[in-house]
Amino acid sequence: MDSNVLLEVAIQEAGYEPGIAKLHNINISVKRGKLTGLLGPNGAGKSTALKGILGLLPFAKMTVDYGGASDKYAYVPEHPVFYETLTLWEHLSLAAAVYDMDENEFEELGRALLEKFRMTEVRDHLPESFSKGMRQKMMLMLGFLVKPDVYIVDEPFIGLDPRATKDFLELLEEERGRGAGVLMSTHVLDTAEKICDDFILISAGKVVASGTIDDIREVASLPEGSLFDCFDVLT
Ligand SMILES: Nc1ncnc2c1ncn2[C@@H]1O[C@H](COP(=O)(O)OP(=O)(O)OP(=O)(O)O)[C@@H](O)[C@H]1O
Repeated sequence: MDSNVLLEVAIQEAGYEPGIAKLHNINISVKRGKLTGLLGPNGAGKSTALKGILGLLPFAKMTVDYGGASDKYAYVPEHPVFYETLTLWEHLSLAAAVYDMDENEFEELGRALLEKFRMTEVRDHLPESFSKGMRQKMMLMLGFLVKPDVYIVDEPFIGLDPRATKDFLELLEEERGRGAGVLMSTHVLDTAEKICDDFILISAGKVVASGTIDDIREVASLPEGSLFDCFDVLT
């Protein structure tokens, strides 16, 4: 495998029950420093594909190869998951412990992330008391804390205010500068068009177009079209 490819996924068939495939023949690759956008309408199979990559599907005929990367990846789920009895800081601490981070490095990075996402004041609060956006920020902070080679992010934008979106995009840009690759599913097509290097457009569990924006435009027969226009034609 090309050493610039950090994640190579080939899904033949996958789903929630044996024999009932929700995904068919989907290939995904994430390159060093690049962002691959996984796009598609509601129910297309984006979250299912990400769950497959994480090994969370009961039925999956697929291969996942972290070839050029160490096995360090971070998954940011669409719906925040947290421990009711742990504060924000304790969640960060737990992640640091799981990833065997150096204590000083954790303190420094943890504090910087709290500041970046404007969450310093609530660091000792329980996430139960957080708004939807604050919970989403906590999930993003947990991802960024461990500095993985590959980020797998499921619809990060819903719930984030414009400032938090900007902070998130800045951090993502820094991480890509460090060489991390990102696979991100989203519906926010104008942002996706600006930030993604490669796109995989799926509908009803199948790929309808993939490649660069120009590849997508070609398949949609819209040489000047926006991603939104192409999405509209193809799905
Ligand atoms: N836990 C589940 N058990 C059984 N079927 C499921 C489950 N989760 C999703 N599905 C089905 O799998 C298909 C793909 O759903 P998925 O959640 O992957 O779509 P998505 O592209 O992420 O949609 P959205 O944009 O709405 O989040 C749908 O037909 C959905 O009904």
